[in-house]
Amino acid sequence: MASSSAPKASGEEGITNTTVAFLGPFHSYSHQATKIVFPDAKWQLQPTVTIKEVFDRVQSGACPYGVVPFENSTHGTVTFTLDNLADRAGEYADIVVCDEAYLDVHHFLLGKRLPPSYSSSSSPPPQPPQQNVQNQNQNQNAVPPTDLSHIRRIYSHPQAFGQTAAFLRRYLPAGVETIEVSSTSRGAELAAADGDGTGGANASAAIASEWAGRACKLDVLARCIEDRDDNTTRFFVLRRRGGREGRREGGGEGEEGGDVEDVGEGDGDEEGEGDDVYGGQQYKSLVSFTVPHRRAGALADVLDCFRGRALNLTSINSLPSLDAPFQYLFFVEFEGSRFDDPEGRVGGVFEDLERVAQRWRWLGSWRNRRGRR
Ligand SMILES: O=C(O)C(=O)C[C@]1(C(=O)O)C=C[C@@H](O)C=C1
Repeated sequence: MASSSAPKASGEEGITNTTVAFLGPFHSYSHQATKIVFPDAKWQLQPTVTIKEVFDRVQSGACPYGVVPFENSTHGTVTFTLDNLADRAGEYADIVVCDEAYLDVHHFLLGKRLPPSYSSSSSPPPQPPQQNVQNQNQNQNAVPPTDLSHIRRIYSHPQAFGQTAAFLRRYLPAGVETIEVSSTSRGAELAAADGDGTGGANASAAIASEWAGRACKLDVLARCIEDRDDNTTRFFVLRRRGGREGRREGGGEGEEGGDVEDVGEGDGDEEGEGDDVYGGQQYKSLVSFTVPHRRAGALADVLDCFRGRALNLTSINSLPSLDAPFQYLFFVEFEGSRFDDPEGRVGGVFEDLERVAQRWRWLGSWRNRRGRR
């Protein structure tokens, strides 16, 4: 299920508040990811209704940690998380990313099986011609369903709909309503509550994990329906800057005296370790910035700062800055840590950003849990 080794959350010594916020309800993928990072029984995992609420609880100190989905290998960035990291209303000044986790995501179509008395036909529903199937399901494990003709609506999180688009296009009868809800496990709850228990001809289904299906006592209508069998979601662990319980593991104080070093245990068993001389590849960092909108080459100038310091970029995103229409806030993730920076490359790029960007912000440094692929 999980594709990363179980990292131990750092900064645990002396911690008294042992709560961790995640997007619930229980049995969501966020819950699974949270259990990877915080496996010990001492952690009390607190489900929230929205991703924003995870940010709120970490910022307010109600929870020392929060876990949020950041990006999916098939469907891309989780915009709800990026929106909050953008922090355009200035609500999350103290939030930083301190770790990451990868989860292999296998979606199930869950509902009530159609009893034989209702079944109009035992053959599979008609399929569109092959050439009309774009983004064709590459997942060899996907088992075509037998009869889904009773399904009228499907609940799920927008990301899960995006990750199963080819399957839905191919196997779902026309006219089925897709209803976006706050999480996949919430979708499973709603499908279970909708059903009359008989699997009648006006049934609801959900796209969620097998775990959520079991918890909600739903039948498996189709398994592993993700469009790609390498479907993976990367999660960020959030914490508040300056937590007294923080611990540094090498590296200087930086200008944020009191910041915590949250980059894992350094036990040397992570993938990708040991093959980068200066160690920057073992870590990642995230910054956001804006550039002077009207100056030609302004974005290229900022990116050039990273090239100049030989810092490899691992992701880039943008959102409307809301400063003015069609101006953007950029996010760049790169290999390197502000806390383990023996050659001063990361510190150096921060000085460069100070000169070149309009405004910028460091959003965290953490241990790379996957290494280069
Ligand atoms: O809905 C869930 O179960 C979540 O945890 C959210 C989420 C996401 O936002 O990407 C997490 C993993 C999957 O990619 C699908 C949904």
